[in-house]
Amino acid sequence: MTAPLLACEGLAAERGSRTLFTEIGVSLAPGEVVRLTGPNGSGKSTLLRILAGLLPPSAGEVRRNGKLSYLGHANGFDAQRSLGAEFRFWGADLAALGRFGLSALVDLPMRSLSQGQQRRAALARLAASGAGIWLLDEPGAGLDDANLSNLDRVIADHAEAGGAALIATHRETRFAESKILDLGARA
Ligand SMILES: Nc1ncnc2c1ncn2[C@@H]1O[C@H](COP(=O)(O)OP(=O)(O)OP(=O)(O)O)[C@@H](O)[C@H]1O
Repeated sequence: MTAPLLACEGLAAERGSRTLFTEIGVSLAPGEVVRLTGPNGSGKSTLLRILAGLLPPSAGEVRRNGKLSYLGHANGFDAQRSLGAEFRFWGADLAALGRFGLSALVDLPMRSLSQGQQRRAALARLAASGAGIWLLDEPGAGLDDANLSNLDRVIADHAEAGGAALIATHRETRFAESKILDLGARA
């Protein structure tokens, strides 16, 4: 059996004095896309941050096998730098901009890009990261229908190429998900 790119077991998280979840176990094999669902406040972002290594769990452990890219609600760009300079800063190949229809904007400062264009730039940077594991928090926020379809194709291609992804989203998606992890169903 192929080793998972990411696996966790017995994960628990507390925020303030509240237990958000306990006993979470999930594993992502190459080619697997898992959708993370649950109502507002159920802990989706918290779980993604724990899996990315940005927050410690209150119990359990995470095993990562290979490079990981995390995309949260914030895109993490410097507003003053141009799109091209940001890509060079992150070591991302400018060619990835083409897939998201952004090539013509390469010399513009990030602050002059629309919200949707900035999200597309973050997704282009993700696609150029070469990471096998993608942890995505509402990646389609602010995208129009055409760009949502493009995003779903990019995710499907990532899985096809042997990557894995865990994606928190409230919307219906068109990529082939192998399972759903529902934090709401556990409450
Ligand atoms: N830094 C923090 N300190 C204390 N509590 C926090 C902190 N960050 C989040 N929380 C709380 O943890 C709970 C889970 O938040 P989280 O953002 O993980 O939920 P979510 O499922 O991603 O929600 P949404 O669907 O609204 O994005 C919420 O009740 C939130 O108020």
